[in-house]
Amino acid sequence: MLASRVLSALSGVRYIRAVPSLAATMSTTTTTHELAPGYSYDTLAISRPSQHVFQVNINRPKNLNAMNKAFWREIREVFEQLGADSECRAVVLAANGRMFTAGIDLGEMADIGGMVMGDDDVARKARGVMPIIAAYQASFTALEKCPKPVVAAVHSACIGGGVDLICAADIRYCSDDAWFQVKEVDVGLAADVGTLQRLPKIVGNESLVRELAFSARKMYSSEALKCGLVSRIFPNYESLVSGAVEIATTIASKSPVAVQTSKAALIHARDHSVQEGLDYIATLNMMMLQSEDLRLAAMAAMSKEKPTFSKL
Ligand SMILES: CCC/C=C/C=C/C(=O)SCCNC(=O)CCNC(=O)[C@H](O)C(C)(C)COP(=O)(O)OP(=O)(O)OC[C@H]1O[C@@H](n2cnc3c(N)ncnc32)[C@H](O)[C@@H]1OP(=O)(O)O
Repeated sequence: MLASRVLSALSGVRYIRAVPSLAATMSTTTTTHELAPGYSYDTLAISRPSQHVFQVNINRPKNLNAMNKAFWREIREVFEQLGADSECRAVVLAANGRMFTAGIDLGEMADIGGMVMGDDDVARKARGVMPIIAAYQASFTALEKCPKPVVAAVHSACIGGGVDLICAADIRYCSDDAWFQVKEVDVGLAADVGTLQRLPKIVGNESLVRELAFSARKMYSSEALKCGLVSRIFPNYESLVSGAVEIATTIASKSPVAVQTSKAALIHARDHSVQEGLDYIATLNMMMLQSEDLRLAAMAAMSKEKPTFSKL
């Protein structure tokens, strides 16, 4: 069925689905919390599972959360919105339906093909494609640019663009049934929205990354834990999401100044030398050490009371 849809998309012929499959309409996992007011998206469901914690669920369960154009736009918008929302201190990224995501929406791949059709000069067509790729990249870099830590909670399949997406998160958890696939070579692409750039730094094993990227073989949860792609495995979806919300809630209880400065310093350190990283954090802390959070956290530690931090 998927193959006919892709073929029809690439050939421009409209594909009509004859019989709805039970599997495609089944939704085994859904958001259980009330939707967050002010966060209205077509492909994402946003809720607030605990104080200062927001949960972003990819919400195209009938299409196995395949990433369509609206998704690429909205995932960037929501992380920009959350980054600017002082009520938010940590984010859980999960998904509704039976899989985390089946990757890019193959029905819309024709649009990408369409960009390079025509008789125009190759350099001129290429110039037109560049900002489009940059926009796709910006969609996931938005997770990294969001100052609030992002905890990805992956269940079942995380394919292609899904791996790109979670590589931009700060913390990755998965359920026992999770599997990961750098599948781009199977659709004739070199992954260009973050996997090839971030995954080697996450797992610290170039040989493994090349094996995954060149072969598109599946990597199951136990191997993902062993290589460091995820830091915890949970027995099922419910325990996964509650584990992710629990760590996000702990993070949200800390000084937002300290947490957000730590995120900025860690991302900077990944991309720079140790000395450049030390210089960067010294410059940041010239300001941040003057924050009231330092005094509040120190007093709370002394008195063994829970500190309350103001909005950031
Ligand atoms: C510049 C661009 C940057 C981004 C690049 C990103 C690249 C990538 O993501 S590459 C990877 C692309 N994804 C795939 O190749 C996966 C394709 N899907 C599958 O292999 C299977 O569907 C899967 C193993 C995930 C699940 O198989 P299962 O038998 O359990 O379900 P299906 O009956 O196949 O699917 C159920 C319905 O979901 C639709 N669907 C699945 N994947 C996609 C997709 N990627 N795009 C669009 N739609 C998808 C599928 O057509 C079924 O729908 P329906 O026919 O209406 O029931």
